[in-house]
Amino acid sequence: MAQSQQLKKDVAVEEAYFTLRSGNHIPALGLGTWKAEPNVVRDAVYHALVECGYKHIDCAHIYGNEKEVGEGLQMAFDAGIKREDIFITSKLWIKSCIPEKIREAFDVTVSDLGLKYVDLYLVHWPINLAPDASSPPKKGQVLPFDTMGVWREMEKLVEQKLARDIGVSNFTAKKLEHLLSNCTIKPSVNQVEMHPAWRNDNLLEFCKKNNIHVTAYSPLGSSSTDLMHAHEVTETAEKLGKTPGEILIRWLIQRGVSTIPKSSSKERIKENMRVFDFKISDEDMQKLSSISPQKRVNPGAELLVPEGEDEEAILREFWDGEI
Ligand SMILES: NC(=O)C1=CN([C@@H]2O[C@H](COP(=O)(O)OP(=O)(O)OC[C@H]3O[C@@H](n4cnc5c(N)ncnc54)[C@H](OP(=O)(O)O)[C@@H]3O)[C@@H](O)[C@H]2O)C=CC1
Ligand SMILES: O=C1CO[C@H](CO)[C@@H](O)[C@@H]1O
Repeated sequence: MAQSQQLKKDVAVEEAYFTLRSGNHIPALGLGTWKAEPNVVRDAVYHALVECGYKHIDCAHIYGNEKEVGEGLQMAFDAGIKREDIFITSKLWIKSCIPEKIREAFDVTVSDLGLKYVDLYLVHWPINLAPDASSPPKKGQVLPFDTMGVWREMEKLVEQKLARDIGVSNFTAKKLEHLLSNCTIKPSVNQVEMHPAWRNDNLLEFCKKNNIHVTAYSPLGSSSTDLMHAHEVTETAEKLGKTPGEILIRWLIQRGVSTIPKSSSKERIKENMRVFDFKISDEDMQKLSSISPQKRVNPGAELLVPEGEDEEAILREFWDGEI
């Protein structure tokens, strides 16, 4: 507790949260948990919340570690962290993306996390796969996605006070337009890939215009790229006396985007929080934004493209042409 109060004094608190359309606040920085081994994620969650002042943990059923995230949360509560002071996101996996399965999937997630409610529940992908679908799926295993049927069930979670906000992930502007024109409760958040090597400018502009907050996933380029070694990043880091990771996270926050870097290392979890005590100049923001080529890390191909089908055509259709 003492440590998080200390942190509040040290950082620009007004920058540490963004306001959602619901009036609730989402922390600008959270801890990602994809690929965090179950036995490691428990300590990572505890360390982030109790020792580093994180307020947001990003989870998903498909990450296979929500029980252990829940154990880390319980350890943090035992150490004095209050449930109402933190923000927990989880996501509905694609194989449960049919209306009659959603409540059951949600119940498994909150039970695994040991919570009564989540702050944000997201539709993980606008895709529906048969429960027995292989990866990549075979013909017939990619089922039509019933956007409004799924969303109506998501809205019920807000009405029943089980989710404080609902949102989507991996939605394009076209898919959001359809949702916005037919829904009762508008999505608060779209969680998408974003970093200087995939700026996602058009989607960000669309979301800002429509008051949908963007959370960036894979902010450091995920575990499979060299983004942290791009000269635009290393030169800016050197100039500002910061690490490449801090620069990449700060670049997002200055665009009005929250983010959820994943780390299982105590040092790097702490390092990734040191983003509220400096500013990147407009000139350096532009330099970072000039990285090329622009390329997604996570095309979602394995989820979408049945074996033997034209991957590029399917991806172009899915991503409104931007791949
Ligand atoms: N909605 C969606 O479809 C998706 C959501 N996500 C969410 O976003 C989160 C973040 O994205 P993710 O793809 O994991 O990738 P990130 O961009 O967060 O990169 C994570 C990698 O960077 C390393 N790392 C972390 N901090 C530093 C640092 N300061 N310096 C050097 N290396 C560092 C990590 O290793 P180490 O652990 O050893 O530090 C790990 O290998 C996910 O964990 C998940 O919660 C991700 C993908 C898709
Ligand atoms: O969040 C994500 C990480 O894990 C999933 C697969 O296992 C991805 O599909 C997804 O985008």
